[in-house]
Amino acid sequence: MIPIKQVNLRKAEMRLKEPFSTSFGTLQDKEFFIIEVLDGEGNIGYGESVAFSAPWYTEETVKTTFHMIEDFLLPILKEQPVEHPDEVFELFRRIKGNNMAKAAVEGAIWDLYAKRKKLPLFRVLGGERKTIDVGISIGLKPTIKELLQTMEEALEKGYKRIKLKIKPGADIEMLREVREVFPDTPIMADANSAYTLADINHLKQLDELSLLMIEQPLAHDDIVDHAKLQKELHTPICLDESIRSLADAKKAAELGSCKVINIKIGRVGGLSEAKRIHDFCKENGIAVWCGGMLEAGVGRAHNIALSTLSNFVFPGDVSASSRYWEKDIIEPEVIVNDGVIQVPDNPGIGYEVKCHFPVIYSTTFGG
Ligand SMILES: O=C(O)CCC(=O)C1=CC=C[C@@H](O)[C@@H]1C(=O)O
Ligand SMILES: [Mg+2]
Repeated sequence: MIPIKQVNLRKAEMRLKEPFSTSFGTLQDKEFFIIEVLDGEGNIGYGESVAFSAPWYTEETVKTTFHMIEDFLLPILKEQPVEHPDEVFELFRRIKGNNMAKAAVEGAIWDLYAKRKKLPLFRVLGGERKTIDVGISIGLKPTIKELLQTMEEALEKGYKRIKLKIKPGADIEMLREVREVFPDTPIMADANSAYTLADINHLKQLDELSLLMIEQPLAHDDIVDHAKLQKELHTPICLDESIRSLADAKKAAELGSCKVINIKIGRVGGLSEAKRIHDFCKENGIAVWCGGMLEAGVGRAHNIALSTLSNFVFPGDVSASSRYWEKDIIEPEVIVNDGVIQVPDNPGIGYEVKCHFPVIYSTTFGG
């Protein structure tokens, strides 16, 4: 049994060094929770919630996360102790949706489990890599000049793949200009659901741009239209928002809706489901990579551990701490050298957490 004695929720607020703009808005101040799960023997497992303050990426928000964790998820865990973190996902199944809240709690339990075993989290997950290749996600910029300059800086820092945000009015022409300056750079585009099937002829122009893939061009909850689009496009489609579970991944594979899946731990309800999606994709010839939610150090550390699994074949959006924050909440911070992160070998997530944000909720477990 994993003997949980206490759970604390710390409310964090951190300002991104630069605003991050996508087809649905701009974010600079990030609110989130750090979940601490204590075993009473000096071990603390850490999780980070990734829902944003407003429901523009998925329907979850910082407030719904708190409500779910306090009123539903922790009471379930109190009722039913677990032997292994995989059981947490099954226990939470009776709560519909709310994957980001579930993932934050489950992630902390995975970390605690690994620390109690004195093993790095990536090993416990079955990861193999000692280093992971990383890419960078660049938000929409006011001018092409700023975009090109940001790309130049990213390439100088060694990032191995650049993801550019696009939206109607800032897409094909912009990408053409980018391609002229960077003809051979591995580039992909993310539309965050900004198009519909009516744009099919417009989207076909992507094929002349040699993109690695186009991420989530159509509706956030669609799998069927993406299959129609993929049949018309040579550029591989990568699904992000549409894949919230293994069941979704299976449907996408059956319909041919994508060739790549961006796995985000929060979007799919935790590490156990993320691993199942990874394993399914590996067996079915779908490549995966690890997406990001502008995480602070704890969430980033979880993403690094997940990225060590063998079918994470494209560099992920798991950039350096310093790309986002003046000061991260882990020590050492995540460092990228030549586009590579060294996976830490210490127990659990492998980084020291230095998080002094206030505890806004704490509960003890009996027994
Ligand atoms: O964490 C990162 O660096 C990736 C950021 C990123 O591209 C995204 C984060 C959150 C929502 C979206 O805008 C976007 C994505 O869709 O992947
Ligand atoms: Mg995306």
